Amino acid sequence: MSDPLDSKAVLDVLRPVQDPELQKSLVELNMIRNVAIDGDRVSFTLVLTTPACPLREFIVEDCEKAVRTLPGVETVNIEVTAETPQQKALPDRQGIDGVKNILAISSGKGGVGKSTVAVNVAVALAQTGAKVGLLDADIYGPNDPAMLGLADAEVMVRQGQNGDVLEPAFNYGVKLVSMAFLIDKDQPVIWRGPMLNGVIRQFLYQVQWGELDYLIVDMPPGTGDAQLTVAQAVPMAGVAIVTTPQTVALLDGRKGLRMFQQLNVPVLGIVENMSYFIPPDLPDKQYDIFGSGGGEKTAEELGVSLLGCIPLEINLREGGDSGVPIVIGHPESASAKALQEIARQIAAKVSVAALA
Ligand SMILES: Nc1ncnc2c1ncn2[C@@H]1O[C@H](COP(=O)(O)OP(=O)(O)OP(=O)(O)O)[C@@H](O)[C@H]1O
Repeated sequence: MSDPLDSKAVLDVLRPVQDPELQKSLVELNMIRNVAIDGDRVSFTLVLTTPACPLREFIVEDCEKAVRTLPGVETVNIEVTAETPQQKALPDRQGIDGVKNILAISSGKGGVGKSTVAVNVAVALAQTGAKVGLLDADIYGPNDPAMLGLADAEVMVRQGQNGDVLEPAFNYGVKLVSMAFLIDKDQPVIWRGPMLNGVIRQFLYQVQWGELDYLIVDMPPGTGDAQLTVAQAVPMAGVAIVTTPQTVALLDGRKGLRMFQQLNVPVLGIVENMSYFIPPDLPDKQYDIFGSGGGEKTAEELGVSLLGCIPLEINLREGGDSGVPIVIGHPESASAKALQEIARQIAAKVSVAALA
């Protein structure tokens, strides 16, 4: 005997259908809504982020094919609509007490300078007088502590009103939590067996963040579970996507951007890193090592802002290695100025969005 035709059966059969670009389930991405059954007729709404989605026809076809595998289905009616992130409701998301704005810095691909941007933007915001926290969500390759001069920091777990809470480390005006503080150490049970999802939720909710204007989440590269966990747990003020001018990094960045749009997180814009190289001994020269204008072109194509372009600079890498962020160590350098301007743009966009 076959299962009854109900909306659960329809969602179950649609669950393996993926967004071809994000390679994530349409059901998981909340793109399938209003499933209705009327006799042998199944109808539902497919919600896209943009009506001009280039993959629209493929997605519709895949959905129809999947639903037709259910016994008893004669007609499949799919209404395709588009919804901007602002229009979407924010169900089930729980803010963090005392934290005003939660932002993410993400990238489609590893090694494009995402942590460098996250750390320097955090410090630059703190330099303007804001209260700032940084959550290193790169659970398996955490390097924010080293970049923030906190490689040897010890963090404390305290008894809070609602269970144990972690006290963040602090440097250059920024509070930091990272898995780097907790691995290879004898920690209480709550931090053991770190399922990624659970650890990230603990980093959000079981940390004594106190009053913060900005909590910046440094995501691991890619479009994985950490992004899903954070975006589905807390209401986010926005995300900045870091890319380099190379085509592959740009393509991957584009994928990351779409994922956040789909998850209802406003995309604040793109940061292009390693945009050009100025030789220290020839400061009037500029070399576009990885090509030029990629970030600008992608931002334009996708209808998002270019938040800034950061040059390739030896001081920037050295600052990361030595734990003195360039906005502290060499505030006059071209890359520090670019990072300060990016921080300013991010703050401006967040306050404009908050007024909307
Ligand atoms: N504009 C730049 N100029 C010089 N060096 C840079 C620049 N941006 C990043 N780097 C260096 O490149 C390396 C990778 O940067 P970073 O760790 O920030 O990248 P990531 O995208 O966070 O990497 P991961 O994928 O490991 O998370 C670091 O050594 C960093 O100091």
